[in-house]
Amino acid sequence: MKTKLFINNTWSASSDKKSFDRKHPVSGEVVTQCANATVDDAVNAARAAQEAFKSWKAVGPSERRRLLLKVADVMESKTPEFIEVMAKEVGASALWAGFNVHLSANVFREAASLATQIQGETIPTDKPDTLSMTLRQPVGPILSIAPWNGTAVLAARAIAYPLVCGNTVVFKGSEFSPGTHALIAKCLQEAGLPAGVLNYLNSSPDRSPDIADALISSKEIRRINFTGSTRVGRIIAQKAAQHLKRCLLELGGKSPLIVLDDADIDAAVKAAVFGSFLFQGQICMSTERLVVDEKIADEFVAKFVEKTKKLSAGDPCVTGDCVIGPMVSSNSGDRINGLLKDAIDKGAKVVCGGMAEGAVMPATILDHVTADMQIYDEETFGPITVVIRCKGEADAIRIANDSVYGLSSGVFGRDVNRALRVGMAIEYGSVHINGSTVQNEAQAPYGGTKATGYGRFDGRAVIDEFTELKWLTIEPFEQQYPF
Ligand SMILES: NC(=O)c1ccc[n+]([C@@H]2O[C@H](COP(=O)([O-])OP(=O)(O)OC[C@H]3O[C@@H](n4cnc5c(N)ncnc54)[C@H](O)[C@@H]3O)[C@@H](O)[C@H]2O)c1
Ligand SMILES: O=S(=O)(O)c1ccc(CO)cc1
Repeated sequence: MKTKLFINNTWSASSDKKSFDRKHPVSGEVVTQCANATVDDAVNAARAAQEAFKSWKAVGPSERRRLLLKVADVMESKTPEFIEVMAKEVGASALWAGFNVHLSANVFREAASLATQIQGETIPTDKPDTLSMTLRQPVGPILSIAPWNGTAVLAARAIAYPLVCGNTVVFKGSEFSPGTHALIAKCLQEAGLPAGVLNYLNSSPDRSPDIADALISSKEIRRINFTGSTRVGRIIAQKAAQHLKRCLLELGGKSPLIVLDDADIDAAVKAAVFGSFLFQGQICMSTERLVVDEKIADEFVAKFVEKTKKLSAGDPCVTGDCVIGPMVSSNSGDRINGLLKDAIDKGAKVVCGGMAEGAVMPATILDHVTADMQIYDEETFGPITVVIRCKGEADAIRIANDSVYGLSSGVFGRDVNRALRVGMAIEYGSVHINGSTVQNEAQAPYGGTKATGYGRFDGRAVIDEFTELKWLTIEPFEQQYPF
């Protein structure tokens, strides 16, 4: 597959005609040849977004809603194409890819529904004969940067919410999924979005820092949203701060599932298997820590291992559908093997699975993990999870909070009041009582605390993220001033 840049409604090669390849993580075959954007291309994209903003900001809510609803329909109609390209580029199972398209269509529909909800309020004023109110106005061109893992949905949310608020977008896709991200831009084009309202760029990793610099420092780009690693998020936040531009950061996670001593163990095991291994654990809200009360830990671990061993593994491009496909790259395997070795050396026990070979790794469970091991709080982002045994409720809370991250979490316990108490005490952006850490609904706010970043996607929170709040008064000509 060959993909181009999409700027001002035109698909084109990069200004220096260079491209880069995305290769299949296991076979090494070239899957996508992608136009490699230059700084000049980025500047052109920002200018196109600025030009388009002049008219898009004035488009009425009904028309914005109609267009976003159309995007949702177009995306759904292309589900087979998404499944094919996501399998090749990121090793996604049909389940993960299909779920992504479903979530993406929901994001566009939810965004569409917000079109008429971008409202201000009237404010009581001490001034006679005066009307005091607030308005929410579009901000301007937004830079949206997305990763490869929730390939469709994370791009969808980075595009749909800024657009419904009347902004235009420069979308910088991931070098791991250029074909999937281009397909999203095609959906918006096919739905009939005006020229320049969405612009799509991709680049090889060596070019990304300069492109990000050029865009963040440009006078056109007004706000930034970034979904990706905490390492790169920190760089983006620093650049944004230098130019005093607000950013929304959705970064790494180490989501805990707490299993209290009165938990329904079978239910907790189902949530643990799903949350740990869907898409090879490469989901920011993947269950990376099982904090299990020592009284029930042996029974929980035995059942968890038994169910995990039954997961089908393979390459969705070769074997048809399977739950555990390859990771995004062989680097992931090397990194996780290092964490695994460190933990084993310090006393952890592999109770299921084992080392990765390149990008291929079996579903792996590591028991008896303790705070001195790197894997205790380092994001693995692969098909491996750890069991940390705790001594009661207070210890579970302490361990869950002993993390630099704060994205998603779950608490299993039959005494719902106690589980709620635990849920209220842990510092995460979302807590699911008797549910998996992996959950997302477009109508609920999504984001984290601490090194997971700040700001929220989804729900009504996006209205604040992507609008300027203005105080407006209408006053009588005749007024008393002190001098
Ligand atoms: N909190 C969330 O909602 C959420 C969702 C999905 C993934 N994530 C996190 O994302 C990470 C995995 O994604 P990834 O490997 O693609 O992350 P990444 O940080 O390497 O890349 C994310 C994006 O940033 C771009 N990028 C990389 N270096 C850059 C630079 N110097 N300047 C500008 N752009 C740059 C990439 O091309 C990509 O588009 C994990 O840590 C995961 O937890 C978070
Ligand atoms: O599975 S992920 O790609 O990490 C993911 C993250 C966030 C959301 C919420 O929009 C959906 C999927």
